[in-house]
Amino acid sequence: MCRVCTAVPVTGEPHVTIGADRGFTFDHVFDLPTPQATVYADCVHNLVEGIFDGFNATVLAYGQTGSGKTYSMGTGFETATVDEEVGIIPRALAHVFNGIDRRREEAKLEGRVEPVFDVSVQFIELYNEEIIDLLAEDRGTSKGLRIHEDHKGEIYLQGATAAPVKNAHEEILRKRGEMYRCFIRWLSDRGISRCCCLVSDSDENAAVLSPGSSDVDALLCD
Ligand SMILES: Nc1ncnc2c1ncn2[C@@H]1O[C@H](COP(=O)(O)OP(=O)(O)OP(=O)(O)O)[C@@H](O)[C@H]1O
Repeated sequence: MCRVCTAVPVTGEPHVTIGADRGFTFDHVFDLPTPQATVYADCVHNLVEGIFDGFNATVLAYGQTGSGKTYSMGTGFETATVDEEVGIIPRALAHVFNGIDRRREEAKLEGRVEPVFDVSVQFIELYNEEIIDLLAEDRGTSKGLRIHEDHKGEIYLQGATAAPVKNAHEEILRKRGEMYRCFIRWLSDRGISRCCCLVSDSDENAAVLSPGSSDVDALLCD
């Protein structure tokens, strides 16, 4: 028997109905040839800008296997060698550090106190409900990390390595990239690849940028 399984309104509204009654609204749909820069500009750029105003941000890739999560996040074994193919995580890192440089430069030109930023990254892998610290010297000992909630209701990972980074080209990110690619290969041999990158940006001179907010997190998740 033939029946309609997916329907979109002819009016062009951003809505799709799956089956008889499961409706979903969306902001954007991108076709396969859409440039990575367009995906970043439409979906991620404002989130990263927002962290400078004290907003936390999360980018979560979700979908069936082979649908392009790793490609879009830019963390796969086949990491982009050409600029057009660079994905969300490396773009976001460059964006954060360019944003820091720009704000410091603007403050200097306007005779204001230059804001100071501390940026650190964590790379966490979630596999079979186990959290693994990809930045730990000995990954074996990183097992058993626990998720906690602090008194403000914010979620944090106790004991996960947080590596301070000063720019998007730093050694730890390069090493992380190599490590990540090895790990992706190891995981894909086992039929799974899932990872998170948590960029934490805490400015010591918070009042200059955004009164009352000194710690923000960008969570980028494949
Ligand atoms: N927009 C795209 N343009 C070109 N190639 C793409 C695109 N999206 C995905 N691919 C390619 O499709 C293949 C599968 O994509 P990818 O590995 O990102 O999927 P995935 O959703 O992460 O899969 P899994 O859940 O199995 O990890 C890869 O070879 C990737 O390079």
